[in-house]
Formats: sequence, structure tokens, C-alpha cells
Amino acid sequence: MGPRTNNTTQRRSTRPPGDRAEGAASACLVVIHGQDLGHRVELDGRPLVIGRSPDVELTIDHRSISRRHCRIWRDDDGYRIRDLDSTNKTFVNEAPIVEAQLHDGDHIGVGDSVLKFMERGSIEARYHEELYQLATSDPLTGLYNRRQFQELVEKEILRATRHARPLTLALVDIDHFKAINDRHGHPAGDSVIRGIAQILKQNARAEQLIARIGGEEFAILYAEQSLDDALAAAERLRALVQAQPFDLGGERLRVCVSIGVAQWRAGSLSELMRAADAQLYRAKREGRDRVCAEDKP
Ligand SMILES: Nc1nc2c(ncn2[C@@H]2O[C@H](COP(=O)(O)OP(=O)(O)OP(=O)(O)O)[C@@H](O)[C@H]2O)c(=O)[nH]1
Repeated sequence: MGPRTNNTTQRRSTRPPGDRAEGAASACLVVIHGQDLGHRVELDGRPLVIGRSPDVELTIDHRSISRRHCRIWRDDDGYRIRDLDSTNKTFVNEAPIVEAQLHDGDHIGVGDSVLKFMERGSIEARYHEELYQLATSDPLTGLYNRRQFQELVEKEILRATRHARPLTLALVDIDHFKAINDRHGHPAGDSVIRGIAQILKQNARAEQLIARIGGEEFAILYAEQSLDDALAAAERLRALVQAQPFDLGGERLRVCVSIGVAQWRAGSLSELMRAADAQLYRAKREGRDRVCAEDKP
């Protein structure tokens, strides 16, 4: 299990990467050794605890790391780090510390992992920012890509389990998309994909995760929302898409989507995906342009 940034709605937005408010973060941490190499966490001045517990802001689920291992915060002189009496100690540039000032480029050792501290704006931080965007987002829409979505959903499943909160997944698929490509061309198809992504983004709440997980398929995770609430949100999206004509070179085209919704009930991410997928195919079978959800238990 790799590192997870928690405190989702505050620490980092669960909105798609393209939607992130720029300028809020003043520094970042990048994993340069250990699990989830390249993972990046923004520091925006608020205290951040690194540890094995799922309830800290940056979870690294590894036995070499204490439940609450160390804390990073900002004071008038910049960022500081303090070890929280961890079993294996916290290191800055390979020296054990109790408390220390952090400087651009410092290596922070926690258990088997090494994180690099970088001031925002440094060339290296921008380089990592670009790499991170490339690795986690879909270039056509700016939404999360499939891999990143799966990683974030795994984390939400842990949180839902721990706090006994509901979690609902919707899979959204454009209807008869091949015909749009065939009739209007691939670039027009791309603009329809972008347009639908835009509708999904504009109507998402901060705690929702949205991704493009396939050619003309999107996924939305409704964290902390019941099946009924997610169903109502999905139905609103379906109606919005249906009501908004796309302008394809002067021709107005109506596009529809089918949506399958499933609630997480213990079990793995792939079981949740399969359940939502079954509902999506039911929506297609029953005539498209509709939302289907599994019956409640
Ligand atoms: N323009 C464009 N087309 C894509 C992209 N990715 C996949 N496609 C096309 O999307 C089409 C998907 O077609 P199908 O899976 O047959 O589905 P459909 O025509 O939407 O039919 P239903 O889902 O059954 O309503 C294929 O023609 C793919 O080539 C993309 O990034 N851009």
C-alpha cells in the first residue's frame, strides 16, 4: 500500500487535477525513495502529520513507520519538522532530528521512505509538478486518469471502512459514440468527450472524484453519499448532458449518456467497478440515456 494524502477536502482537492486552485501551496513533498515513487503532496502552510495511521494527513502504510511519525508545519521562518517520538526516528539529510528547519531540497527519511522537500517555484518543483500531472491526469480532459482514480478510490475505501461511511460509484458512458466519430470525425468526437468532461467537472462537489477511465467512459466517486443521493446526482448529470446540444461545425448535435451506479459494500475496488459496470450495461440494454442502480439490500 503506498502513501495516501488524507483529509481530502482540505489537504488536497479531490477535484480533477485541472481544477486545482493554483498558488495555494507554498512547498511540496515528493517521494524519491520507497513505495509510490514520484507521489507528490502539497504543503499549504497547514500542519501535516506523516504516519502509518489512516487518520493522518499523509499515510504511508509500512511497518517501518510509526502511526504518527513526524509533523511538518510552517512558522514565520518557513517550514519545520518534528519527530513525534517515532520508533525508527525521523531523519533530515540522513541525520536524526528531534526538530529542524526545512530547506529547499532537504531529504526527509521516515522508515524506509525518503521524501524530498521542495519550495514551490523552484525549477525542480515545477519539473516534478509536470511529471505528476502527466502521470495522474488525462491529457484530453484534464480529469484524473484511470490509474490515479483507482489509487484515490482505494484510499476512500479505507476511509469508508474505518468510519462506516457510504461510498458510491457511477460509471458514465457516452451513447452511440462510434456513430459520432464516424459521422463527424475523430476531432469532433474529442470535442464531445471534452464537453462532457466539462459538464461533469462543473457539476461536481469538492469531495467527488472524477476521472476519464476509458475512451468514452468516465467514473465519478461520491464519497460519503448514499446510493439515493448519488443516484439523484447522476440523474441530474444525465439530464444536463441530454439538454445541452453540442455545436459540431455548425451542426447542433444532441448527445446522451448511460450511467450505472453501485454502492460499495465491503469488498474490493474491482468488485465495486464490476457492480457499477453491470448497471451501466443494464442502462445500455434498456435503451440508453438513463441511469440504472442496483436494488438496495
Ligand atoms: N474521438 C475519439 N474517439 C474515441 C476515443 N477513444 C475511443 N474512441 C472511440 O469510441 C468508440 C466507442 O464505440 P463503442 O464502444 O462501440 O460504443 P458506442 O458506439 O458508444 O456504443 P454504446 O456504448 O453501446 O452506446 C470507438 O469507435 C472508439 O474508436 C477518443 O479518445 N477520441
